[in-house]
Amino acid sequence: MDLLECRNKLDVIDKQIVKLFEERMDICGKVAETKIASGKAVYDAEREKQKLDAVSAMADSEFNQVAVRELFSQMMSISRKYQYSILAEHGRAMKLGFERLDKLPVEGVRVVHQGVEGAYSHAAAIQYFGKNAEIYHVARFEDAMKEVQLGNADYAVMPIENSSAGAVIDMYDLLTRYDNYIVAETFLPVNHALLGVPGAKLSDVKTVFSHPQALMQCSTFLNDNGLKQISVENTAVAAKRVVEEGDKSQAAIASEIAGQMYGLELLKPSIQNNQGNTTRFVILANRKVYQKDAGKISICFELPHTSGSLYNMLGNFIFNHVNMMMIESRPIPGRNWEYRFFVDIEGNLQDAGVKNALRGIGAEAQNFKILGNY
Ligand SMILES: C=C(O[C@@H]1C=C(C(=O)O)C=C[C@H]1O)C(=O)O
Repeated sequence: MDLLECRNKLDVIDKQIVKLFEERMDICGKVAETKIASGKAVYDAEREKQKLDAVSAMADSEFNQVAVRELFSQMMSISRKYQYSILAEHGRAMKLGFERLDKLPVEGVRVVHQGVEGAYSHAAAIQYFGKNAEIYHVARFEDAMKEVQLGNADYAVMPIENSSAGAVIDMYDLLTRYDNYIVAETFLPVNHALLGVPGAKLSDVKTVFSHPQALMQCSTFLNDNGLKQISVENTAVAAKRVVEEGDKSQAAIASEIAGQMYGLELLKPSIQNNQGNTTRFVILANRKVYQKDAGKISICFELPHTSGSLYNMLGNFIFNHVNMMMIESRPIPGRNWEYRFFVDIEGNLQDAGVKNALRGIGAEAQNFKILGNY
């Protein structure tokens, strides 16, 4: 057989496959209708397992057994997505429990951040809520989460991602453990300065204090100058410590504003590796609300440790034309080598495609949570 002959034969076979595929999907539509009537869930893991075992056993070669398994697992995933869309058409869309607001209330609110006055979180809070908001601080990220959950603060302003150092991992874990939701975000340009005690010169400095993220973001400068690094809670604490100890060999990495607040000398401005360095802060509230023009959704979910599970889950976005913006994975505490995934997608909780994709993930993944739409 030459190439042309082979291709002609493939065309005939493919035509049959498409016809059979469409017949199969038609029946899946009928299955969805029975499920609407009976209230049975779309996803039936046991039935799918039996089906995969049965069809792969029908193939002869080992290669084809694996291939048929893959092919059918894809087909069943497509079938489920189709079924979810039929359920949605019949008004059986998943209840998300989020309230839509015209505008987030920002007048007369209480806002909490982690760290001390002059920390970048403080600057982000002022950037979003303005100088007149009632802004206060607590020692740890978790304390800020609690303040919001208990209603002592209306909002918390927390760093979640830096353009050069990546995710602020503590935040991801806290978002799953507390019933707080992301209602907005703000981007703060971060300029790190090296700050010393009055009268010190750059050549005097041997040890530098700062938050681990800031140290990481200035690694080139620190390594080039052979400086010893010590991690502290935040950049403002570093500035305070340098002032209090009054030792010329010690410096802090913090904002120039923190330097002015604590009376430190600017030894070198803008020492970060990346000059466009920016931190993304999220605004958290203890209510499931979103603004009507919100365009980004953050979710998290856990998956079984099986091949293709993430691929299948992300298929929910592909088939609903939802654009994925970010994915991050974090180990699940106490379950070695199993991961929780954090995904940001474009869209609003009102969009039909978004609702459909979230329904699929909600039904098929474990511990699914919508972290917010903002
Ligand atoms: C079609 C069904 O719904 C889902 C899709 C399946 C399929 O496409 O074969 C199998 C099981 C379910 O997860 C069904 O329940 O039979």
